[in-house]
Amino acid sequence: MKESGILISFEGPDGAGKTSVLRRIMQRLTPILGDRLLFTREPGGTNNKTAESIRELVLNSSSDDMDDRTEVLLFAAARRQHVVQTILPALEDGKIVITDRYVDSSVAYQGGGREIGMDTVIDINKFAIEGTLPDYTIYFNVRPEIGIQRIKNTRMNEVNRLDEETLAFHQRVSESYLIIANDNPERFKIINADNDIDDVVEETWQVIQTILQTKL
Ligand SMILES: Nc1ncnc2c1ncn2[C@@H]1O[C@H](COP(=O)(O)OP(=O)(O)O)[C@@H](O)[C@H]1O
Ligand SMILES: Cc1cn([C@H]2C[C@H](O)[C@@H](COP(=O)(O)OP(=O)(O)O)O2)c(=O)[nH]c1=O
Repeated sequence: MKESGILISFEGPDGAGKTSVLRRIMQRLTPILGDRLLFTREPGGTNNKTAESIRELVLNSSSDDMDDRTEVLLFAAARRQHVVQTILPALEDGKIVITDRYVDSSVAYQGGGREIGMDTVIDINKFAIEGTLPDYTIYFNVRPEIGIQRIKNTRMNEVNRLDEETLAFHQRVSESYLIIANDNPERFKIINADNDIDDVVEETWQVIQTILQTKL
């Protein structure tokens, strides 16, 4: 059961710029919202030892023997822990919770990217989240080849197991996200993430302001 807060997820393919933009959005939101704001991320989560341990396991390049279905279950397990320990208590407290990735990541990456099937992954995640869906999802729409190039150019020291996948994998991820967005037009707000980072920040800020004006 979700109480009086607002849950906003940020989603997108690798290299879309989510994390960089979120950092700048948080700098603007923190002085306005103070303690009402909780920032968290997946896999893992703020103040969440168990979910962070699963993160380490599932993203580590040395987990190269991991079965695809094990991967689905681990992301869902981390999410379960994140929902009960971090997200729900904050929402019950009336907080604005912003999470860098949530359930749509599994549907796009494992359902589409790994070709397990989007519906199968949705069903598994229903067990984990028990109805806690985001109120809004801000989707960073980047062409996969641009996202991958950005990571190659600037982030080679932080590449994770999923960044290492092929362009075809990332194309399936991106196509799957667009299917989810199309199925959830009220929830999804789409940002053009091919643009220069300053423009992406401004577009995101406009969307966030509109959400907060409607909801607060
Ligand atoms: N709009 C942009 N244009 C060019 N480079 C960008 C842009 N947004 C982010 N980057 C760079 O691309 C890399 C990946 O960005 P990051 O924010 O980590 O993406 P994500 O969290 O979506 O995977 C970083 O090195 C970042 O500086
Ligand atoms: C939450 C989640 C993430 N992922 C992937 C997406 C990313 O490649 C990786 C998260 O790594 P992270 O380093 O947090 O990357 P990013 O800045 O792109 O969010 O895990 C899934 O495949 N399924 C999931 O359910």
